[in-house]
Amino acid sequence: MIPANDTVPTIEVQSLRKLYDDYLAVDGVSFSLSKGQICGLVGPNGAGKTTTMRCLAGLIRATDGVLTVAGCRVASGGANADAIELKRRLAYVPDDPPLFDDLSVQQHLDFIGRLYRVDDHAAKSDELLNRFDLTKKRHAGATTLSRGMRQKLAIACAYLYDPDVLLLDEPLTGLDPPGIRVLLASIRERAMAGATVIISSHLLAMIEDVCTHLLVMQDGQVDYFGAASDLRANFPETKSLEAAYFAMTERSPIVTFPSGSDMPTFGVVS
Ligand SMILES: Nc1ncnc2c1ncn2[C@@H]1O[C@H](COP(=O)(O)OP(=O)(O)OP(=O)(O)O)[C@@H](O)[C@H]1O
Repeated sequence: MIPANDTVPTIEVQSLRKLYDDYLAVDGVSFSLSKGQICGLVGPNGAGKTTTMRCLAGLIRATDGVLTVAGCRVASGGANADAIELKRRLAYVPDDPPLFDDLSVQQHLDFIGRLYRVDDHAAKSDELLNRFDLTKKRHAGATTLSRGMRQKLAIACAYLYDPDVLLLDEPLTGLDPPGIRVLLASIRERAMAGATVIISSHLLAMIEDVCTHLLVMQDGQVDYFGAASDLRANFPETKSLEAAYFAMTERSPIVTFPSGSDMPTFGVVS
């Protein structure tokens, strides 16, 4: 374990590569995020977003690279020495969350609460059920839930143990407009309380208000990583982060590396 220290980035990724057999899905991705930052992860289908998140979560093993998440080293190649601690400090919510078919909504939260030894998990569960409009489904079985409800339950389970790092893969999929509003507000609150959040989405316009940072991927590589405000500042004529993103992709984006660092920052060839 790496000692906790607020000056150390919560997520640090250096030269991540992931091969599926001989297919290079992620090719030299580097970025870092600190406490309280919310990073929108965007890019076309097949860009490598989910693969990157799954490597960060330790669900699949990176082929190469140095990954540190919430003070835990996430191994590429050999054994993952901090695997248990990583599970305690991180939550990964996939776009189609695997739930337990035999458990009700309430039983999911009870199970997670006990597994993670959450103090007062019953009260916290009630609060989360209420917040995500699931109270009336408390005793419903997981298989009877709608897609959006499954998504909300998975997010509630993730929130229950207050992870330091939240990786949300397409969390808006299936949510109704009030559900989206609640989710985005809750993400902002989590970040204000010190969590680091990565949220992948094809709908940048929907998430841009909460994003402090943006990571744009294409063909397994980083097209842009940096503060959302920096991207906006590069395109002052644009009125939104999404518009700045489109303006960037319509011009010729390049990635620059400040001297002494392999962390990409943004540069544009006019
Ligand atoms: N298990 C796997 N085996 C082989 N190739 C895979 C595997 N998983 C993903 N890939 C490939 O890796 C590339 C990146 O996939 P990934 O799911 O990370 O993209 P993504 O950016 O999340 O896409 P989307 O926006 O469609 O969800 C794609 O070309 C995909 O076909």
